[in-house]
Amino acid sequence: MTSFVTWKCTYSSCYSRNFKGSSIVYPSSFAVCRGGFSSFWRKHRRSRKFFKLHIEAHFQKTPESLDGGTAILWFRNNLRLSDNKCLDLVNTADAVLPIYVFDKRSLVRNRFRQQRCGPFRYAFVKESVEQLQNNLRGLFSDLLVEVGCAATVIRELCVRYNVNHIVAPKLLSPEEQEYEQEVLNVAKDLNLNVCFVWDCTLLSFEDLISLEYNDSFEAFHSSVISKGLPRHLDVDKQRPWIKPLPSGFKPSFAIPLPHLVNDLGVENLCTPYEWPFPEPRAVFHFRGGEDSAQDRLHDFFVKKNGLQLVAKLEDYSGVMDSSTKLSPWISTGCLSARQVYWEGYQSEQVDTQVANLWLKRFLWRDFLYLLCIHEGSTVFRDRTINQDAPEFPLHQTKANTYEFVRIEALKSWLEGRTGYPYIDAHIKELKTTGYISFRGRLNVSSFLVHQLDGDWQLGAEFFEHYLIDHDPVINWGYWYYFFGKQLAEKRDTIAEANKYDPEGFYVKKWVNELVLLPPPFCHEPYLLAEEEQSRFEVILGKDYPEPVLFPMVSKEIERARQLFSANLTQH
Ligand SMILES: Cc1cc2nc3c(=O)[nH]c(=O)nc-3n(C[C@H](O)[C@H](O)[C@H](O)COP(=O)(O)OP(=O)(O)OC[C@H]3O[C@@H](n4cnc5c(N)ncnc54)[C@H](O)[C@@H]3O)c2cc1C
Repeated sequence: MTSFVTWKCTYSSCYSRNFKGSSIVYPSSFAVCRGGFSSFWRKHRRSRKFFKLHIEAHFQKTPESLDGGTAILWFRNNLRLSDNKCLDLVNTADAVLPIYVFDKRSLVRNRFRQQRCGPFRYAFVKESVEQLQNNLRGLFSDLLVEVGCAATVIRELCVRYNVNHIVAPKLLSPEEQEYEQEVLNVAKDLNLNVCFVWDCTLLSFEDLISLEYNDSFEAFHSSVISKGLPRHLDVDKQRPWIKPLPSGFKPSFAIPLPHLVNDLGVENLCTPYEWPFPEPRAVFHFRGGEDSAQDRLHDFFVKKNGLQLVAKLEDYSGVMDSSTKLSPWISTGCLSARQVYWEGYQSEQVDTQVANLWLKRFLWRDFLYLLCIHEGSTVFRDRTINQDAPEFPLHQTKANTYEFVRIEALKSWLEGRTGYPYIDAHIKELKTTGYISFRGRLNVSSFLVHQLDGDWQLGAEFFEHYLIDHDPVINWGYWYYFFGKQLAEKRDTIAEANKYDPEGFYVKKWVNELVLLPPPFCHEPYLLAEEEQSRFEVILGKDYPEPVLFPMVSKEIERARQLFSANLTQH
């Protein structure tokens, strides 16, 4: 059988393919020569027709079956057995070797000198891998877990077990594409079939790219609805099964998974919290793995009829059922988007209006994937840093006072001491637990970019390190879409804080210094007069920072004081 597909990655927004035996032949220089392809792509990138033909042709070649032989199933962000398209495909081979590779390159440092993938995410992934391994063993198979570069591991295994096919999910971030490219090179050397399967969105690849893309989520959503999508959406409900391991493979029961700190070099894992973090203030204790994912899915949608709660709670920060809290499992692929849709949208108890609103939100994922398909690696910053470059802040200079103030302001954002409790509380929650609500993410990102004049890419890198549910396409897509393209509206932090945390419970949970402050001062402590600061035991600049933004006009102080007196009379 011919090798049917090759995705090439370059640092310009492009996709190229190289079909052995295909009648459409692209000059091979497109694939190997970055400059060549980039200029070609730049010339044609405006042509939607070209783009669609190009992508569609690629996927039409995805086979339904592998026709026997031995296949490697390279698990990546699809750490589940149920409803897994890669698993369906490899089950058409005669023998299957499932593998997972911890690639240390995901731990390279970002501009904050932090590892790109942070401890929350890494520990969650490790738990998920462990559960997957146990589940595979329950099916008389196994999961070979290695540390290193996937291409090197795969090369060795292909030779040792006489492998014919490599199957893995298709990912879009530049790093992941680079890893794919390395595997493709190995496959080319050894003359193997490689298949990257699209399995990360709710809509199928064909449906997704058939939708018009023009920067507007509303237009995208309308076209989804007008086309009657998502259609033919079946979740594979049959009990998972897998073909036997290749002969000669010795199960790895006795080999423990790599240790996060000693073998993988994950930093900051135990400081200050042990994993799984016993942080009592965490809104939800996320445990990695498909079984935990299924438990939450069932608990939220079926037992709690959660979508009705979502409609009422409007994504309040720090509230467990104000949203599904499924994102870490969806991002690691412990759940497929189809399973979530099936359980949520199709749940009979839910009223259609509520379900439609929820579906609209869920479709943001697909929209951002489409954005990434169209805009390619422009969405992502080139995050490979020069290790000799000065540590962030990069351009700190006392001579330039404005720049200095700005950098101090950015630092205060990163450390959760902006003097704006609603922002500080979210940053502290994120740094302590790896999760904050969607509303929290919107507010802190808008504060960074609109109020502090910060670089959106720094924000994305910061999120990338801390988020337990980090999905490069969603995180970078969001920052790029709203701030890179300047489509986001400035958010009124104080108004949102007063609306969604009227009593200040959330901010006081994370910013303990403010525990005695009544509303509205708990959201605007800078409005306190000196003798009030002593009364409430919050001295600004000592117990809690002065605001990074500039002095309030007296009108606002007067407004807050009136609100405060009104509150006192009411109680
Ligand atoms: C700056 C920024 C960065 C973000 N980075 C990520 C990220 O790295 N990974 C991630 O999964 N989500 C990200 N989101 C989207 C969103 O904040 C989270 O998906 C959501 O808060 C997760 O909580 P939940 O599972 O309870 O979501 P729910 O509200 O219950 O939604 C269910 C699922 O729908 C999807 N979803 C919901 N809202 C969005 C959205 N706005 N965009 C895309 N998908 C959505 C998620 O998969 C989510 O799990 C980001 C949002 C912003 C503003």
